[in-house]
Amino acid sequence: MSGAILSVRDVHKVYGGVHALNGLSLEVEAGEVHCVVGPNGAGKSTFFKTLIGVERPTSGSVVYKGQDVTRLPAFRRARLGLSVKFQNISAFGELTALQNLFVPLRRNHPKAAIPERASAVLAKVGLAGLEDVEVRRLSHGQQQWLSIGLSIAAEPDVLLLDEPAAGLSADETVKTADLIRELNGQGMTIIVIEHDMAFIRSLNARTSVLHYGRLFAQGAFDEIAANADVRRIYLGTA
Ligand SMILES: Nc1ncnc2c1ncn2[C@@H]1O[C@H](COP(=O)(O)OP(=O)(O)OP(=O)(O)O)[C@@H](O)[C@H]1O
Repeated sequence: MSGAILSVRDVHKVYGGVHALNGLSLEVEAGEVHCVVGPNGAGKSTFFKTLIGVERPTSGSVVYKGQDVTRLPAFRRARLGLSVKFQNISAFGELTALQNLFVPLRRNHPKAAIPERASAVLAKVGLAGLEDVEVRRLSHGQQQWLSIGLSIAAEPDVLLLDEPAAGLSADETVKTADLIRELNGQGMTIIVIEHDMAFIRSLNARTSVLHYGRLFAQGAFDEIAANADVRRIYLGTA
């Protein structure tokens, strides 16, 4: 029908009396970087949780690679190639960068092959040569990239990034945008949920704006940035 790898269809999520998602329909195309923005309370986190399976919609469906995964728990979706990098660092601080990668690599690789594979993943996220450094000694940016490395170790088809630029320096932010473009260039579909508009601008990708739990606008970043209605909701007058 379309090139969508992941879609939500008429999803509602009600918490008590709050409609966090209110009929959200959104499609992510295979091979794209897709940014999701919106004012506070727009439903971005709820959308994210619904995609990965830590929240079930009150109604509506989530379809991944043509399969209805609405009722599938998060770990089953992960096995189908849907990976997530949360905002918080997911690595063990007392272990080295390489040791951390044993956890996600163990499932699909024999033990003897893991060190080489782990080094390759570290190189991919810009951490070559830091294999034996304890994670707590890495910079905040390096820890974030290691978290991305942990999320891509199993070579997912879709990577969801929750505020990947949070707390990063300007230089680290640029490197993170480069990393996202590089991973996408290798064929990974990447969904970015982010507050930092400068970062979204630098990604220059298709962007969806959520507002009151619905899709409010969608288009190239420049179109979104120039959209008067989008500007209005960010100023809180719509
Ligand atoms: N577990 C919950 N219980 C009750 N209400 C919730 C819960 N999670 C979210 N909400 C409400 O649902 C709405 C959407 O929240 P959500 O966190 O998805 O928005 P958001 O766009 O991620 O916001 P922010 O940018 O502030 O993180 C908000 O009104 C929020 O208060």
